[in-house]
Amino acid sequence: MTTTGFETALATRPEPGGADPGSPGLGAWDEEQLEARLRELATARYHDRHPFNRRMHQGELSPAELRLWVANRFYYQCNIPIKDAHILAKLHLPAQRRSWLRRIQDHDGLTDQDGGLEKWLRLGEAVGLARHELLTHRHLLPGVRLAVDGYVNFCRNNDRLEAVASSLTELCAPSIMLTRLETFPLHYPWIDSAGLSYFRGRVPQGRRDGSEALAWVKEWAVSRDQQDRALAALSFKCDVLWSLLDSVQGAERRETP
Ligand SMILES: O=C(O)c1cc(C(=O)O)c2c(n1)C(=O)C(=O)c1cc(C(=O)O)[nH]c1-2
Repeated sequence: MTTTGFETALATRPEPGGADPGSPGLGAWDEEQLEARLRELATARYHDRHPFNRRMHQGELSPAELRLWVANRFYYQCNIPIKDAHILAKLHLPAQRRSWLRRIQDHDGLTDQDGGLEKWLRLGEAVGLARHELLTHRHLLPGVRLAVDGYVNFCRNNDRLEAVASSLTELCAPSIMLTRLETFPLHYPWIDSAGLSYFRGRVPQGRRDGSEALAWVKEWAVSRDQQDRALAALSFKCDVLWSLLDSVQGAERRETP
């Protein structure tokens, strides 16, 4: 990428409350150590270990349980582009904004027919949920709403480092998508495989997004305080994903769509 004077000036502008770039201070890790800690945290706390996801991947969910998950995850899907718009507004460089804008387009599409939200609606239809059931959020559980709104507000209220670091669960997302692509046809053959296209699309998108966010976090988190804040943001996001599944798991015994 050719760097313009404009970009250089903006890139070197310190973040409010942040350390000057290039002055790590005492106790700071180098980039390799920071990456290792971020990956270790993401792997240890990721929601692929949640009992609901384990049961999903082992083929133990009933159609009603799968429908409840799909309906509730739609609220997460709808809010991802909104939290990404908050992050977009915190980025100083045109190249960074161009890049982050792609994430919004991945979910919203360039037309009504080609985005992730549309693909999730098709997943809904494949498991037996009408579009209007998802679009009206009629099956949304209160705990899922709180977890997802918490994620959006976290990205709205914190700086670009914490907001971008909270997306780093995506380092683990491609692998969970591959697990679903492998296990759904085996355990849930009643789901039309065309309905799984959301998962297919997220494998390359998640790899690209995860490595981009990781590179930025390593560049921005220079001091130990910044590095600790990046880790805390990632930990918070692991809690968001975990709480979402806690709610779905807790509710399924009481009520299903
Ligand atoms: O199904 C999943 O397990 C899963 C996990 C995650 C994640 O790890 O954050 C995301 C997604 N899916 C996903 O589809 C998605 O678009 C997405 C965006 C983000 C993010 O934080 O910006 N995470 C995720």
